[in-house]
Amino acid sequence: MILVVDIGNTNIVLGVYRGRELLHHFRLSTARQSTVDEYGVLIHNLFHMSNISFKDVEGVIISSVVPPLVQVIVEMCVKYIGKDPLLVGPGIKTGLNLRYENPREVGADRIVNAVAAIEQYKCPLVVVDFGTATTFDCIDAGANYLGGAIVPGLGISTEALYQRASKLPRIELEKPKKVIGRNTVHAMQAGIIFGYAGQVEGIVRRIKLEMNAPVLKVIATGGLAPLIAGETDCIDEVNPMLTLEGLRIIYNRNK
Ligand SMILES: Nc1ncnc2c1ncn2[C@@H]1O[C@H](COP(=O)(O)OP(=O)(O)O)[C@@H](O)[C@H]1O
Ligand SMILES: CC(C)(COP(=O)(O)O)[C@@H](O)C(=O)NCCC(=O)O
Ligand SMILES: [K+]
Repeated sequence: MILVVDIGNTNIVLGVYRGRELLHHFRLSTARQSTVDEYGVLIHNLFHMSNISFKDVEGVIISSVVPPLVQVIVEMCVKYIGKDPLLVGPGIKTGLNLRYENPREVGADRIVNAVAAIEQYKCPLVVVDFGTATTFDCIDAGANYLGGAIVPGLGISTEALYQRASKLPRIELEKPKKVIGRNTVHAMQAGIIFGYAGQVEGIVRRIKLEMNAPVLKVIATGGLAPLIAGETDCIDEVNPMLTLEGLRIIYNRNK
């Protein structure tokens, strides 16, 4: 078995693979102040509840976009699982040709998503990851990673309305029945959900023009992908496990 770990700004997602099969996956909140031992207990308990054991883990791979948590999770792996994890970053073989000005700057999660998408779908393609931030990653017909766009995530956007406008409440991220809201909550939900779908359509349209690729597969992932994919036909497929798959693939390329 291998353990794959994706440390995002909101959630840490863990996956346990046997070969190509994802046996279990777990989602923790990203708690920047939690300790090595706290994560050890949490993950140990999740394993125990799933009838799996740290002893069966032959290797661990981690991608992180939260630098202060990397060392904590690495030490947790060494102390409790007894394995030195691979870290997605400089020096690791991803097989991806990065056309970013400074390849070290690209978020590890974006690299991992691109690797998984290239393996599973036909290029050219775009990956949209609805996380804390929403990222668009463009891959051309030759499987080169071109870059993309970063926009505020759905959660951040919704939170900003609540934080900055006294009379706007905190709302559920839920699709309203109509775009013309007749109360504050429905008006906010309409703006956020339908506005976000429109934003995705607009960015994808511009990407297609700039890449000169009228036919381009668009894959969505991340916690909130299904919500937006239901509101636009510019997303061809939702693949919730894309990041975990990418980590499994990169692990195997570095064995
Ligand atoms: N399975 C899910 N169902 C509904 N919402 C989810 C799910 N997973 C994550 N979310 C929400 O999606 C948002 C982004 O989470 P996630 O995709 O894990 O972001 P990140 O990769 O930045 O940590 C968060 O608000 C989270 O609560
Ligand atoms: C854009 C991100 C914040 C997305 O992170 P997430 O929403 O998955 O937590 C992350 O990929 C990141 O910090 N990237 C570095 C900047 C870049 O990719 O150019
Ligand atoms: K992510």
